[in-house]
Amino acid sequence: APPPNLTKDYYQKTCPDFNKIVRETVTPKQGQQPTTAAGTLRLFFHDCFMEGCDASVLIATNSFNKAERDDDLNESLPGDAFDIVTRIKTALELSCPGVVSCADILAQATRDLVTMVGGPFYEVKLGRKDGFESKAHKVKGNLPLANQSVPDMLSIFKKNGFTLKELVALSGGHTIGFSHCKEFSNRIFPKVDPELNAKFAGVLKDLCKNFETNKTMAAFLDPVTPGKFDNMYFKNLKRGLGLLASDHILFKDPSTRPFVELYANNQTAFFEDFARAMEKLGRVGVKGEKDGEVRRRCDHFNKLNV
Ligand code: HEM
Ligand SMILES: [Ca+2]
Ligand SMILES: [Ca+2]
Repeated sequence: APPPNLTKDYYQKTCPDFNKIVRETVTPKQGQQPTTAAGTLRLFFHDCFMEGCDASVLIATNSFNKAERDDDLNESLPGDAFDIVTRIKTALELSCPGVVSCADILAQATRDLVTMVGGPFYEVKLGRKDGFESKAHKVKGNLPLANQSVPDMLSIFKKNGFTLKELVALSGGHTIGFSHCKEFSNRIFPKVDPELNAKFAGVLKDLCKNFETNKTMAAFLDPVTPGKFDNMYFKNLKRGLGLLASDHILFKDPSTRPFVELYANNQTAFFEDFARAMEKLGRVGVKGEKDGEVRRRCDHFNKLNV
């Protein structure tokens, strides 16, 4: 089916309080659980790169289907991110039942949360429908990994219509949130990567010393301003404070370094490019009436697919 035309006012008549309900649900949640913003941004990214922005990542596994969210690559998506979507859906179902898709909820909540923690405001166009498929075995190869080269990551971004510059801008999402030790343990054990800032490496070695038994240990992706959406992530990369190998490599690789320099020196340029790239991310693979539905519950298809 051809992609639907998304519009800013899609719910103006059918759910006039949509914007308000999302905002008023997200605000207290982020206040109580400050990790919600980062978790939700990552959830949205993983949704859009798998079958498009269609809420496929929200589907729960059942006896007949192992869903995307239970693939290894998604296992670290935090409960708070799923929870915010559920809360918004519950509030919307009271006010305008059966109208707003889970895919639109995730897109709008992500924007509100990014803006709330200091990031740029951008317009979210609406009218996505929720997809009919969510398969764990399809995740591999569609999401980037922390140990990949720039060309490998680029091939995944290219499949979704993004340029190298947009890959760098979107990686700026790592200005907030956490990573578990196993994602960067090979940079500190058995030997410290000499390109990692030595003081930072010391902190990480201590934090992660028992990571194989204590799998919950996690470090801030941006150790300087972890809760604030800003361009510190890019400044960090120049100082050996990039946590993941995939972060550090953006500074090391001559093809991406100029973009890192640009964003490190100019937050306005970063915000502008990040905002445009997020609008574009929200259009990846969107579904319309023909190939999607408005789910009653975000974690279940309306019809059991057996
Ligand atoms: C460029 C390739 C990328 C790679 C290799 C990558 C990899 C990762 C890894 C390994 C983590 C840590 C997960 C954990 O241990 O819990 C992470 C976290 C995160 N990623 Fe990415 N990522 C990439 C791009 C992106 C993009 C494009 C966005 C969004 C625009 C994004 C947003 C986030 C956020 C916000 C977190 C923190 C999540 C939290 O605190 O719960 N990442 N990423
Ligand atoms: Ca999806
Ligand atoms: Ca930051």
